Amino acid sequence: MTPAARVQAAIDIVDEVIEAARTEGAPADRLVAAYFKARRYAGSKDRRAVRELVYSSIRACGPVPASGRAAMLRLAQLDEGLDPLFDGSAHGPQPIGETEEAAAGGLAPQWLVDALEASDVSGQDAAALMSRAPLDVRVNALKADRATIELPEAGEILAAPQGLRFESGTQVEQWEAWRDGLVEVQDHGSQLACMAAGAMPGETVVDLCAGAGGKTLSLAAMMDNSGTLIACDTDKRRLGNLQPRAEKAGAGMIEICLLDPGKELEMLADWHGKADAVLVDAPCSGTGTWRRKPEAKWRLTPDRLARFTQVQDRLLRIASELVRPGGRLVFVTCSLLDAEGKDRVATLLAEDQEWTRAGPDLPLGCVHGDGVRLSPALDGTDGFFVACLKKSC
Ligand SMILES: C[S@@+](CC[C@H](N)C(=O)[O-])C[C@H]1O[C@@H](n2cnc3c(N)ncnc32)[C@H](O)[C@@H]1O
Repeated sequence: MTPAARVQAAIDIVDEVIEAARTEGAPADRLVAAYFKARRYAGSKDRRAVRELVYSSIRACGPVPASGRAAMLRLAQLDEGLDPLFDGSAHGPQPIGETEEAAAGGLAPQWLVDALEASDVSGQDAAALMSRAPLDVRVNALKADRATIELPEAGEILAAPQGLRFESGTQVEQWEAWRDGLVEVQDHGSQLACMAAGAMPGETVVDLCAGAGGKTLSLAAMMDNSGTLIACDTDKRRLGNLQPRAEKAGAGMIEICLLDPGKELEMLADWHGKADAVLVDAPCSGTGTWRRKPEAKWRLTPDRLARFTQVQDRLLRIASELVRPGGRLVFVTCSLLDAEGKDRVATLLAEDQEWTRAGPDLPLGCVHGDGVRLSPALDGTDGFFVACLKKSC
């Protein structure tokens, strides 16, 4: 592909990203992958360059742009090298019209910038949301140890007990250690959020929103594969990825439970009042993950945000039924919006007197409301809100 053709390819993909944001379609990484699956002629350098243009143009725009071309014109305002590539050459973008307008810059749509600011995220803290995330891994303590594992590259030692950091783009999936389940890719913030659960061998722990099991595998390692660990989710496809991952990680203790939405408590009747800890890694807007998924800022609307907060309240109520007297409820969202963090916990504490705040005591993060906030700017992690509550005996 010529450099100009790469720009046009990125424009076409950003058009799809914009449409997917409107219709709750596929995320940008899947759209990029699908684009190249249909164009086998593109080499690895083309793919890398186009991907870079797609993500840089998304990061460069605040509100949803009118088109992929408007987004690329915004990027061209910041990157002088792009302008001459609008040259009308074969497969390249048409020359820039005299009155043609670039999309607006900024962090995100204004309502979201305001909501972040009201949640104490502005200036450098907000700008860091559009930076690039490094690649963090967790050494799987069921099979290896950070102190002795041999990897193709030496990583930076992180505060989480088995965490290592590598440069963004490190091809971890090509390492033998990854193929053999000795390391898992997991953001440092996510590793720290698991620490908050304080899961110990022999305990009964419910991971209520396990998804594909990123945190479940962490919990199994903390529990040294002993005790009871129930991984639940309502999404069959995500949960379907957990079994092979657990096998690879040597985490034989995990019991998988596909829940029917609306019937969660009924289906978990055996565990009412029995769990030592319940982790609620709740569905959320993902504002804390914009470093990896910058297009998420275009997918969120006030309505969608309100729906997330309702689900979060519901999941907290389900979890509170499962925890035994004296047990722990850990609430996690990868969001920096108070509506999806401290406000949810404040609501539970106000409505239900049997809960009190109990930490979490993490090596990073700042106290925020009745929990801890991890932030890209201060902690170099994805943005998280993590709260740990204790049920009265
Ligand atoms: C933030 S993701 C979980 C990520 C996962 N814990 C990890 O570490 O990879 C939230 C999950 O909640 C699930 N979910 C949504 N509604 C649910 C419900 N009512 N009960 C259980 N899980 C639910 C979603 O399907 C999604 O997989």
